[in-house]
Amino acid sequence: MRSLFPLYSSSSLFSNFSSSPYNSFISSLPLLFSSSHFSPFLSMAPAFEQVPVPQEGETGTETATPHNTNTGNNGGNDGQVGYKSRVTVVGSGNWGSVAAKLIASNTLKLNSFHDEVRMWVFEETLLSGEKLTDVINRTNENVKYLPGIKLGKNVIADPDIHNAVKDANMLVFVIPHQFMDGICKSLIDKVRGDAEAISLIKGMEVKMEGPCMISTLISEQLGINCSVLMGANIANEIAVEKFSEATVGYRDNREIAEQWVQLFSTPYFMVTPVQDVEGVELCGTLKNVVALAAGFVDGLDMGNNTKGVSTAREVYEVLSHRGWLELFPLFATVHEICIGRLPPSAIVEYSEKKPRLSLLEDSTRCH
Ligand SMILES: NC(=O)C1=CN([C@@H]2O[C@H](COP(=O)(O)OP(=O)(O)OC[C@H]3O[C@@H](n4cnc5c(N)ncnc54)[C@H](O)[C@@H]3O)[C@@H](O)[C@H]2O)C=CC1
Ligand SMILES: O=C(CO)COP(=O)(O)O
Repeated sequence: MRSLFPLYSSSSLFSNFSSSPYNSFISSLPLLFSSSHFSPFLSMAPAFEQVPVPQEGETGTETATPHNTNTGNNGGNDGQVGYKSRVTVVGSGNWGSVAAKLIASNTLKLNSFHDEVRMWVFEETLLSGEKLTDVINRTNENVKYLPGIKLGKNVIADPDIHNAVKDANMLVFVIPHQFMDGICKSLIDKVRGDAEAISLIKGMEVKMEGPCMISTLISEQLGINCSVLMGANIANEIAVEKFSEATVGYRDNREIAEQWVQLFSTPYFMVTPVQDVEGVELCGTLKNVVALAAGFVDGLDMGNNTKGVSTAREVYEVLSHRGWLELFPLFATVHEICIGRLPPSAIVEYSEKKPRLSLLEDSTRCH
């Protein structure tokens, strides 16, 4: 599992994870199979390319082209010379605030974006009696969810979700997944027809009819394209500019992927695009299932060897039950070697197994 989720994050559940021989073996695999030592998600993903990170003082392209071809509210800017994209972050928790900080540092450098980054805040009254939104706009700090970190003066907190999204053509969704169904319903016909979305949300909407990926929920309810950004990321560490990496999963528009990469990339946050929304989103989501199993093992004080075995077995059984093993050939091969089902030489044949993404088609439709 370490090969898929090496920087394990939620509550530091994978601390000291590489101490067993099993995990030492596993942890060496990304170096063999990934195209970048810092791209764990890519060890099981299709082709990718690096996009240049915006540098201090650098400007982007002069004009940004509107994205979706949907008709609808488009803010009236389509096709105009000098058109600039507007970004709104829907969510202002721990990760939402860090996402706004990253993006705000880049919109100042990229000519194709308005400087201002609007951040929708689920309004709360603080113990001081002040509204959270007012405090964020006065101090430039989210004192509740990201205290001590300046977001950038160009981050504007807005408690009115409809006002926050109405002019944006780039929407970043980053709220706990359980609120997304309601948020999407409230945004129907309120977002621009040409808006592009990206989801940073880990998890799935599980309905009686079956699971629905969050990117699918957004796309289907709002009628807009949705990419994803996932990684083994701890918001607080990225906030203090410790190095981390993430993957943008995009569907078919490479230009959109490049814009998302430019918006999020900093020298301490390396972002790589991969043309696979579901694969990237599943990696991010399943990682947290593994986190729970690892946390249980920690709580029971069973040790790192048990953690490596139990978490890998959990994931293997879930994938096997769903008939998805062929979609995760690296993980499946390594696990089967580790449990003695395959000889170590099987790893050589791994690269010949291609993920069959068509298997996922049924699971990416919301019912
Ligand atoms: N915190 C992290 O390090 C990372 C978080 N994520 C993902 O990002 C997403 C957001 O997580 P965080 O920013 O950490 O959340 P958080 O737990 O810090 O914040 C929760 C947010 O939800 C808002 N909220 C509360 N009730 C609400 C309601 N009824 N409707 C709408 N919003 C409501 C709160 O005001 C707050 O802004 C999650 O899907 C998480 O898995 C992904 C990577 C890293
Ligand atoms: O995935 C995460 C860190 O990588 C955090 O997810 P949660 O905030 O849902 O625990």
